[in-house]
Amino acid sequence: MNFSTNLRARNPSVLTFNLPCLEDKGKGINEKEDEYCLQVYLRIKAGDASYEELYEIINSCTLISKIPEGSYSARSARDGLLVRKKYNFSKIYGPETRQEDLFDELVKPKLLKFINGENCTLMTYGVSSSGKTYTIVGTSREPGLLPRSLEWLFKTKPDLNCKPYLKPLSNGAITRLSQQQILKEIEIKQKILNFSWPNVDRNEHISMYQAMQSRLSQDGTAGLDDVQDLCLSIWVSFAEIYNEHIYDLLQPEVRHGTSKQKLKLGNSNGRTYVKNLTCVHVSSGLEAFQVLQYGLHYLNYAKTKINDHSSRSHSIFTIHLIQAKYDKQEDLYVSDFNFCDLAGAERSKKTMNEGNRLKESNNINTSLLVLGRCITGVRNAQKTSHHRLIPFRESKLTQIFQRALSGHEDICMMVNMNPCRALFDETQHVLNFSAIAKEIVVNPQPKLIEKQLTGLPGSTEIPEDEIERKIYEKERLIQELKDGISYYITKLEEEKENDELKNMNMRMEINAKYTEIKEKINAEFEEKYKMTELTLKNTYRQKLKEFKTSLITSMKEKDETFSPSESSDDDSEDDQHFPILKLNRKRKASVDMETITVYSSDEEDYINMWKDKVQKQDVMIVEHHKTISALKEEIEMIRSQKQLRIQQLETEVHEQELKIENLRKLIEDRKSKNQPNSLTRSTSPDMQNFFE
Ligand SMILES: Nc1ncnc2c1ncn2[C@@H]1O[C@H](COP(=O)(O)OP(=O)(O)OP(=O)(O)O)[C@@H](O)[C@H]1O
Repeated sequence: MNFSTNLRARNPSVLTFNLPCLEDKGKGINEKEDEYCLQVYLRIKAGDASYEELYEIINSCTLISKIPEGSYSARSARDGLLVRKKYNFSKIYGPETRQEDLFDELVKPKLLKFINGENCTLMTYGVSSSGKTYTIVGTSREPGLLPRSLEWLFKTKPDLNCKPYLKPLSNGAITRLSQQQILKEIEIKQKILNFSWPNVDRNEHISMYQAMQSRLSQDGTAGLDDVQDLCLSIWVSFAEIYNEHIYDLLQPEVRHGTSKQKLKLGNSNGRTYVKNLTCVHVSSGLEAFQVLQYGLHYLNYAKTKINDHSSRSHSIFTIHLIQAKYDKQEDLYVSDFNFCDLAGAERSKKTMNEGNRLKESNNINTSLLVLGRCITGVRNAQKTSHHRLIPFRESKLTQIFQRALSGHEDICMMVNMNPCRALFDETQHVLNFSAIAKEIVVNPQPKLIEKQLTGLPGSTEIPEDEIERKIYEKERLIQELKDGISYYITKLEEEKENDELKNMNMRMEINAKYTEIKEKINAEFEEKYKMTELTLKNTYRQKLKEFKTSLITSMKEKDETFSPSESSDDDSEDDQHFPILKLNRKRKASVDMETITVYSSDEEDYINMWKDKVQKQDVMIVEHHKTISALKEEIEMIRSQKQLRIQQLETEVHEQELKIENLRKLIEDRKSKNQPNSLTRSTSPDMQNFFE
């Protein structure tokens, strides 16, 4: 049976062919030198008082952990005697270590390698809340290794091209950009640099970086005389592995209601890369830092029981450096520096995670477990030189770092340790992992890997990756447009519904207002009508009065003029003598009376109505008077009858009193005559009267 053919069928795992091993270097495993082993550093975060009871740093490279009773590690020890464990590191950095110490000792030498064309990776590993993100990103007061690296790089070679002529492709190739493409790249960068979120002050990042810049101004830069004839170009990318899916953290914000695009992995010349990952050209440390902050904004963080701001994903920030000779631009070199901040291992019991947090937790632990298995696999394969199956393809993380973890690229691991008692067992697990990682043998790369320039003007061959990228961009654009259309359709429908509702409400409001106003006007009109009616009546009455008075006056005057006598009805002597005068006067009087009648007919009716009422009331009053006097008479009569009766009764009372008096006298008499006291009816006639 052909062993290797059989195993190849097990893709996606990878065989340990061509893994560097110590035998290749002519050294036995026991005499291995540190320079050939994967560099594993330990950084201890300041802990509580129990720190020294649990751990002891013997020298700059050795740590002893004293397993406390009752811990899981003590219970799981087979012989029950295990109380101390020794761990070796490339170097141990205690709680007092400053960020700049780490940078100087650890990162600067790597940056030099990077400038010399080597791919480098710095990976932080540790329990949740042990300081991984603090080490890589840091804080505004204590910038981490990444912002320091950016600043150092740009300070070292400040005359970097401001325009991106050459672009690294994710498969490791380089392409020359057309003028149009250059403008597009600048536009992408500007979008990111000018992006703003609510509650985030972009200027804060700028001033934070500037403050760091001035603090770092004392730092020396590398004397890169041998690269003076090189044209450098720096690009950055930022990817996230969340729940075993890869996302682009530099993609502009996805439209409302659409999910983030999941990226796939590709493979080219034995290198695994993330397909279609955005790569942004940066021309200063500040720009690169702003791009980093942009990506960090989209990174998945959450509050857990042990960390208020816990990374829920693995993040990979990569600096891509392209170098071309000024005089011979076809000779190109590209190198990548990966800063990989792993999510923290955590136990659900401690974090009390549920729902999404638990799912994230399980995915984090699974990928870290695969990482551990790969490292053990590589270590074992190197020790025995046997071809073994290493499960790189079981997680996205190990797939991406397969080359580095297999010892083909420079990789250093920063193990972060939180020395508190509560996290002892998890920390023990991390330390065991680092002990294995430390044994991996690395194979230094040849410096300055020459790259083929693809997509050169005039070249008929269009690189496969470029075509794929273009297709991907078009597909994404189409998807975005489709999403946009459906978003606006939904919005329009929502708005239409809202408008209808608003219209209905407005109509109801208007109706209510209309009714209110109508009632008000009616009421006002009613009142005014009454007032006018009253005023008119009064005025009319007054005028009528005045007219009557003037009429009577004028009639009197006429009477006086035409008739010397007082009487108007009786025929005077003049009338007898002047019948014409009498006739005229009568006619005149009748005309005036007609006028009065015409003017006052309504009023007369009105007055007559009241007169009627008054007359009726007068009648009623008279009747009432009559009734009252009848009642009075009746009362008088009853009263006199009663008085009579009282008199009769008084007479009767008086008579009875006399009788009693007589009886008493009789009793007194009998007593005085000693007669028996017998007061019976039958025996005494006086008594008989008394009872009757
Ligand atoms: N060496 C240190 N000095 C001062 N503060 C530190 C140090 N290391 C970590 N911290 C602080 O501890 C807290 C947790 O650190 P950090 O978020 O970096 O942990 P982490 O390992 O990245 O956690 P997770 O895996 O949950 O994301 C932060 O407030 C950080 O500022």
